[in-house]
Order: sequence, then C-alpha cells, then structure tokens
Amino acid sequence: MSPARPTIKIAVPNKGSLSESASAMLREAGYAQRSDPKELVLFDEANGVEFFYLRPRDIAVYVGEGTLDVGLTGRDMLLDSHAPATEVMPLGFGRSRFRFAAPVDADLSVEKLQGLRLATSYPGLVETYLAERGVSTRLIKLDGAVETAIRLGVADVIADVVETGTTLRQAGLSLFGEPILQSEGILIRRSDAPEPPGLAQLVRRLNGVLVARNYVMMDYDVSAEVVEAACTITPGLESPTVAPLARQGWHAVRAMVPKPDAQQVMDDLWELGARAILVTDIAACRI
Ligand SMILES: Nc1ncnc2c1ncn2[C@@H]1O[C@H](COP(=O)(O)OP(=O)(O)OP(=O)(O)O)[C@@H](O)[C@H]1O
Ligand SMILES: O=P(O)(O)OC[C@H]1O[C@H](OP(=O)(O)OP(=O)(O)O)[C@H](O)[C@@H]1O
Ligand SMILES: [Mg+2]
Repeated sequence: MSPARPTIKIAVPNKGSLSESASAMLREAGYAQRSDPKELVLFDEANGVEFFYLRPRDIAVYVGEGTLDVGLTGRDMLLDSHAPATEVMPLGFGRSRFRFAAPVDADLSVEKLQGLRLATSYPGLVETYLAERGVSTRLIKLDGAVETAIRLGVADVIADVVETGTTLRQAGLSLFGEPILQSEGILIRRSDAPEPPGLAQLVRRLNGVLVARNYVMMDYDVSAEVVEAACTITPGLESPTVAPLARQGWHAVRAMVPKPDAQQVMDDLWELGARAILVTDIAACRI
C-alpha cells in the first residue's frame, strides 16, 4: 500500500461577498466544493485537499497561526488582521477600493482628520495607514453598514469598502483622499513557514483558471509578407505558433489574446489582410 499523501488544508469564505466567487474558482480548478451552504468542512479525497468554510475575517488568523495551510480572503482583510500571513497571488474577483468618505460639503483631507471620530470595520488597516502619515483619530469599530454612522451622529468620517459607490451616494457621502487600498480576493499562506505540500499545484490550477477566464485563442491565416506584422499584433504569451499552409505563400497563426482586446485585434488583423480569423474560448490550461 502506498503511503497516504499529505493533505493541504484550505480556508474558504463561508459567506459574504467573496464566498460564491471563491468556491466557483475552486470548482473551475477541478476541486470539489460544498453543495450545502451550511457545510463547514469538505474533504476532497481525489485531490488530497480539505476545505474549511470560515468567516473571511477569520481566515488570515487561522493561516497566520499555521492551523490551516492557505486561505482565500480579501487583501483588505489580510492587512486589517495584522496576522503573519502573506499574499501568494491575486484571484481576480471581489475587486474593491478602501476609501475615506464624509458628508459632501465637509471639505476634508487626510491631514484634517486629526482628532475626528472615524467609523470603520477595518480599524487595523486604517490605523496603520494614518500612523504612517502621523495622524491620529478616534476610531469607532463597527461591524457593517458603516455609512449610516455619520447620519446617526456616531462619527464624523468613515473608511469603508467601495465597489460601485452606490451605498456612499445613497448616504449623502463623498470620497476624499487617495484610495487607502485596492483590494481583491487573494490566496494567502503563513509568512516565514515552509511551503505547504500541494501549494505549487494549487497555484498552477488557479493560474490556469485566471488565464482561461482572461484570454481567448485566436487562429487566422495570413500571407507571408505580413506574418511578422501580424505577430506584432498577436505576440501571444510567449510566442505565436506559425505553420505553413498548403496554399503557397500563406501561413496559419495561433496565439492567445487578452479577452477584452479580441474584437479590436480581429479588426486590426483584417485590415492587415488576415482572413479566416477564429476565436475560441480556453476551457482550461497550464501555462
Ligand atoms: N460590494 C463589494 N464588492 C466587492 N468586494 C466586497 C464588497 N463588499 C465587501 N467586499 C469584500 O468582501 C470582504 C469582506 O467580507 P465580508 O464577509 O465582510 O463581506 P460582506 O459582503 O461585507 O459580507 P457581510 O456583509 O454579509 O458580512 C472584503 O475583502 C471586502 O473587500
Ligand atoms: O460601493 P458599493 O457597490 O455600494 O458597495 C460597497 C458596500 O458593500 C459592502 O456592504 P455590504 O452590503 O456587505 O454591507 P455591510 O456594510 O453590512 O458589510 C461594503 O461594506 C459597502 O458598504
Ligand atoms: Mg459587508
């Protein structure tokens, strides 16, 4: 009997904004995910992985303690926790900015925050940012719906997650100061610890999902005179594949193209004389 291979323990958000996207990404990477949102642990025996569904705020704590090997959480949550954990890779979902906001007519700047009451769910993140700028405020720690704190007279300003800005606008608030942080879902591991078993494979799989989501495969035919120019338009990730066609003086080219650029790239190739331009989705890959 072959010895059991070590299992990697992965923390996944159990609810909130990141939960569904995190599970969807892991599923796309070939891992089993829970079907019942009340399930707390799931053992994916085929892949040698154990998933623990936890509050996103707690994930950096477990990973920092070394109880779990890696976790999916938000960059803002990691920095807020001050846990000894490190970002391994960004995951491309749950993008937001972390910003200061105040009533529209407040005319504030970060320097003017000295002594004011500042409400936030991320005191660790805000305190570090302000300390670096020599500003100290009276921090009021709230669990959520922070935008309402000003109207209710609990705070003068807030610092919170902003995605579309709708919540702020509805509360009559506007942004001031530079963004404190650009956040998104990230993979984290414990700082200064040996690499957990299976991490390299997990990272390869997640990278594969990111590439499959963000790129398309483009095929086209082009005459020999303009092959070089065509390859400048579609340089691919490393180098495009160029193969001779049965038709004399023509080549077939195949290259990966960033998905948002695909339509413009097709127009440019057409102008150059390329024909039979085909775009296909990438289902999965290892780059
Ligand atoms: N509107 C949003 N858009 C993108 N990311 C968001 C948004 N709201 C929260 N997040 C991200 O979700 C993470 C916070 O997790 P949390 O569980 O608190 O989410 P939540 O949506 O606030 O959930 P809940 O309000 O149910 O507690 C942070 O990384 C934060 O940046
Ligand atoms: O810029 P927007 O698109 O409006 O999104 C930002 C809002 O979304 C989150 O709130 P959530 O709904 O999670 O409520 P909470 O404040 O209670 O966490 C966040 O805390 C902001 O309030
Ligand atoms: Mg929230």
